[in-house]
Order: sequence, then C-alpha cells, then structure tokens
Amino acid sequence: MPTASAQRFQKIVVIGGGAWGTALALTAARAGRSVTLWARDQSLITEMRSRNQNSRYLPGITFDEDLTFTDRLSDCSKADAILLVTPAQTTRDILRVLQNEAKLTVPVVLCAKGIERGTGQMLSEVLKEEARQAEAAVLSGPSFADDVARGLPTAVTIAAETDATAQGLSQALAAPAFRPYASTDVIGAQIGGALKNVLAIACGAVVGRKLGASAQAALTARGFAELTRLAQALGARHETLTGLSGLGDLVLTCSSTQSRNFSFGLKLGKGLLASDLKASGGKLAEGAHSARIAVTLGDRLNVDLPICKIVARMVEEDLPIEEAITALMTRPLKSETPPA
Ligand SMILES: NC(=O)C1=CN([C@@H]2O[C@H](COP(=O)(O)OP(=O)(O)OC[C@H]3O[C@@H](n4cnc5c(N)ncnc54)[C@H](O)[C@@H]3O)[C@@H](O)[C@H]2O)C=CC1
Ligand SMILES: O=C(CO)COP(=O)(O)O
Repeated sequence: MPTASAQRFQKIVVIGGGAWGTALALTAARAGRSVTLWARDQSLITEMRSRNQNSRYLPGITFDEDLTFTDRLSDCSKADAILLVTPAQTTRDILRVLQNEAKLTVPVVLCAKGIERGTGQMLSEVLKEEARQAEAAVLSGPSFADDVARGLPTAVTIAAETDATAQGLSQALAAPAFRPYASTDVIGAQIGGALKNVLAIACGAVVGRKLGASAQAALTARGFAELTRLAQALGARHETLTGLSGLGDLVLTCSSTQSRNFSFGLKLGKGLLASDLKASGGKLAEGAHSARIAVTLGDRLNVDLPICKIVARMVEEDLPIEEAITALMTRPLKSETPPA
C-alpha cells in the first residue's frame, strides 16, 4: 500500500534518455511510479518503445518495465516531480525551455553532477534563477547507471529544500534494490558529486601511470580533504560529506574503471592528451568540465584545491602526467589538520 507522501509523487517525468536518465526511469517504475521518459533523440525513443532497449547508453540491458516515452517537453506539465538527468552544463538551457513549456511549480530533482562553468553556481542555484517556484531537490550517491538498471543494490541521498519533499521523494522512489536516504542539505549533496568527478580523473591518472595502490589511497584521502574544505565553505553539513553523496561516491568513482571520469584519467596517466581525448568525442566525463570552475570557486572562497588545480591543468592545458606528479609531490609540506 503506497504511503500518502509517496502518492504525492505518483507521476514522474525523467528528462534525459542517456544512461542515468534511463536507469532512473526504470528504478522509478519498479518503485510503482507512473513514469514518462523524455529524450531529444527520436531514434532512441523508437528503439526504447519498440525493443525495450537503450543500446547506445545501456548496452546489453532489456527492460520489461512499463514506461511512456516522449520527445515533447510540454508533457512535463503533468508531472508531480521532474528528474533532470542531462549533463550539468545543459541544465540552464533545458530549465529555460521547460519553464516556457510547462511552468515549473513541482520539485525538480537535479541528478547531474557538476558545477555550471559560466557562473560557478550549483545546479540548485541555476534552478532558482530559472524557475523560482520549483523546489530544488538533488539525487546523488554511489550509483552506476548500469548497476541500477540491472537492479543491483544501490543507496543514494535525496536532498530537498524541505524535509517533507525529501521524505516524500525518498518513499516514492524507493524500490527493492534502490534505497534513498532523505536529507535537507541540498548544497552538500551536490558538491560531493561535482568534486568526486574531478578527483576521480586524478585517481585514474595515478593508476594509468602505475604509481601503485598507496598513491591511489593517498590521493583519495587528500581529495576528500579538498572536497570537505570547499563544501564547508559553501555551508554543507559534515554528515553529508561523510555520507553517500560525499565519501561514498568518492570511493566508488576513485576506484572503478566502470567510472567514465576514472577511465578518462586512466588514459591521461597512460600518456594520452586531454585535447585529443576531447576531440575524439567519447563518453561524458563531467569532471573535465567542472575542474577549472571548481578551482575558481575555491579561489573566490579562499579554499585551496591543489588536486583539482592539477586536474584542471591536465584537462585544459594538456599538462603531462610527469609534470602533474612533480607539481603535487613538491608542494610545501603542511599539517594534515589545519590549525583551528
Ligand atoms: N551514468 C551514471 O552512472 C551516472 C551519471 N550521473 C550524472 O548524470 C548526468 C547525465 O549522465 P549520463 O546519463 O550518464 O550521460 P549520458 O552521456 O549517458 O547521457 C546524456 C544524455 O543527455 C542528452 N543530452 C545531452 N545534451 C543535451 C541537451 N543539450 N539537451 C537535451 N539532452 C541532452 C544526451 O542525448 C543523452 O541522452 C551527468 O551529470 C552524470 O554525472 C550521475 C550518477 C550516475
Ligand atoms: O556518478 C557516478 C557514480 O556514482 C558515475 O560516475 P562516472 O560519470 O564517472 O561514470
């Protein structure tokens, strides 16, 4: 028997027919929600409708969940909640179109992991500028799309501006293998996801250069210190940072070749240049888009982000891996815990 708060979010519209949007649409349907998946690519919609597959983004997975597919954003006006699952840098443009088409008044769950490059804003801040009346929510945590689509056990954080919405969305999206934890720390839930992508590129590079498991662990731990400093300067709560959307996602992404960011870094560590990797297209690596703006944000808040700085130079200036390692290892020695 669905609870009243789950019923509040019976109709879910998912925007984005990539790996994560499709996986979230599937898990929402398994949770008993009525789900519409919007994708801009008509051929993708045709394949999902006729063959129950999204072979471009989720190869090898056939779904039997009952989903509705659309390429009309105006269909979003019927939603109780919208899951926005396109790459972070597309957020503002999509919200603008959505606001024109559907007048956003329901909660918008931001599922992308990144910082807007042009402004340094969190995606919830972008939402507030573009659709003031829509409550901001965030879904983040250690969760590969492929795992979620296959129904493997996953836990995530769902944060919203109000506890009632965070609890309601968590109950509405909870499925046997998908366990959300509610939170009201909207900023904290976003900063972990954005920064872990940058840090995963660094970890991938260390592994690609065969620097050993000790170096990988050191980088993950110092990366967490970096993430924590920036997040606390932005007002995030400590328990969010040590939770699923912070440490949980950092550990996953910094240790698995299943991660596209880690894999991007792996190639840099093997000597490939970021400019060549970017020119060849390839899979989305959000950290490559967020690294520089994370550093700028850090500078604005007087927070030092040495690992992010090196990643920004690797992805934007083709800094060679040897120079990146030297730059990190020759920094002035400092205390592990800064003086209070
Ligand atoms: N794949 C994963 O395991 C997870 C991904 N995420 C995050 O979700 C976000 C989306 O990632 P994925 O779905 O994996 O990427 P993807 O590359 O698989 O799919 C991106 C989708 O967005 C669409 N798209 C791109 N630009 C667009 C635009 N301007 N307008 C409309 N649609 C557009 C593409 O056509 C594609 O359908 C990223 O921020 C990522 O960090 C978060 C958790 C897990
Ligand atoms: O966010 C993710 C897992 O939580 C997915 O990571 P990648 O985008 O690096 O594949």
